[in-house]
Amino acid sequence: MINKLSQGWPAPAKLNLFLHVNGRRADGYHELQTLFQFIDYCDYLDFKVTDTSPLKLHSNMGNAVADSDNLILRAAKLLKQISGCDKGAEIWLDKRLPMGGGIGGGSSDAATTLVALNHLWGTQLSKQKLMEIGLQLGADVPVFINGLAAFAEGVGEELQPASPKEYWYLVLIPNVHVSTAEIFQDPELPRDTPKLDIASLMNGSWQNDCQSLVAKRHPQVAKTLLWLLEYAPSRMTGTGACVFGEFEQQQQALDVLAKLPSDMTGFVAKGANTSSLELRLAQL
Ligand SMILES: C[C@](O)(CO)[C@H](O)COP(=O)(O)OP(=O)(O)OC[C@H]1O[C@@H](n2ccc(N)nc2=O)[C@H](O)[C@@H]1O
Ligand SMILES: Nc1ncnc2c1ncn2[C@@H]1O[C@H](COP(=O)(O)OP(=O)(O)OP(=O)(O)O)[C@@H](O)[C@H]1O
Repeated sequence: MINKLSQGWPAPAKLNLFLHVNGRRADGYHELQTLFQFIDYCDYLDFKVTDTSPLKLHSNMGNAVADSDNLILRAAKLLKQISGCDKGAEIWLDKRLPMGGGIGGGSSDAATTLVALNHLWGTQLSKQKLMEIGLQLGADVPVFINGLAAFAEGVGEELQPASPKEYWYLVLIPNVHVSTAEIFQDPELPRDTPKLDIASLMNGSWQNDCQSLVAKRHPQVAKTLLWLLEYAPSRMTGTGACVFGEFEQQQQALDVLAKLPSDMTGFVAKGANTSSLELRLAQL
C-alpha cells in the first residue's frame, strides 16, 4: 500500500517533439537527433532516509516490474555504490504515467530518485556526475536530471538547451505496449536521416522516424494518430505508443479530449521547458 508522505518529488513525462534516426553504432545503439520537452504530467515519489542501508520501494505498480528491474531501486543502488553512502531509504511511488508509452516514465523516475537522494543523503554529487550515472540506466535519464528542454544528439545524452514553444498537448495512450528495444531492432526501421545542424532542425518540419514503423506494427497506434490528426498537428513521441496533438489553448485540447471515443484514453498537459523536478529543486 502507498502511504504518501507530505510533499512528493515530481517525475515528469517528456515528449520527443521530433525524433530522427541517423544511424546505428557498433554497440547496437542508435545515433539520434531529437528535441525533448517536458510536460506537467508526472509520477510522484516520496523518500524517507533511514540510518541503515536497505532500500525499500512501495508503489501502486502492482507486479508490473520486479524490484530488481525497477529503475528507481537500480538508481538508488547505483548512487549508494558510487558515493559510498551508508544510509538507506524507504521510497514511495505514485505511478501515473503510462508505461511503455514513449513518455519516459521509467527514466524520469530514475532521474528523480538520483536527484532527490543526492540531496537527502547529502552525497553532493554534481549534476554532471548524476547525468553520467543516469546514462548507465537509460539513454533518456540525463535529460530528466538536467531538467531543461533540450536538443539531443548521440544516443540522446549530448544535450543543448532549447526553447520550443510551450504548447498545450492532448496526449493519447493507445492500448498497446511498444518495446523500445524491439523497434530499434526492427529491420524496417529507417536509419538514414541525414544529420542536420540545430538551426535547420528547429526551423524545419518536425517528424518522428519511428512513427510509420510503429503504426504498421501496431494498428491501434495508427488508428489513434489518424483520429487525432483530424483536430491538430500530431505525432508520436519516442518509440510510441503515445501520440500528441498540439494546441494554442488549453480549452481547445480539452474540447477534443471530450470527443474521445470510448475505446481511447488520454490527458491534457502543458509543455514545459523547465521541468517540475527542476522547479522543485529550486524551492529547497
Ligand atoms: C527513443 C527514446 O525514447 C527517445 O527519447 C530514447 O532514446 C529511448 O531511451 P530509453 O528508454 O532510456 O532507452 P534505453 O533503456 O537506454 O534503451 C532501450 C533499448 O532501445 C535501444 N536504443 C535506445 C536508445 C538509442 N539511442 N538507441 C537504441 O538503439 C537499445 O536497443 C536499448 O536496448
Ligand atoms: N519505475 C519504472 N516505471 C516504469 N517502467 C519501469 C520502471 N522501472 C523499470 N521499468 C521498465 O522500463 C520499461 C519502459 O518504461 P517507460 O515507462 O519508461 O517506457 P517509455 O515511456 O516507453 O520510455 P522511453 O520513452 O524512455 O522509451 C517498462 O516496460 C518497465 O519494464
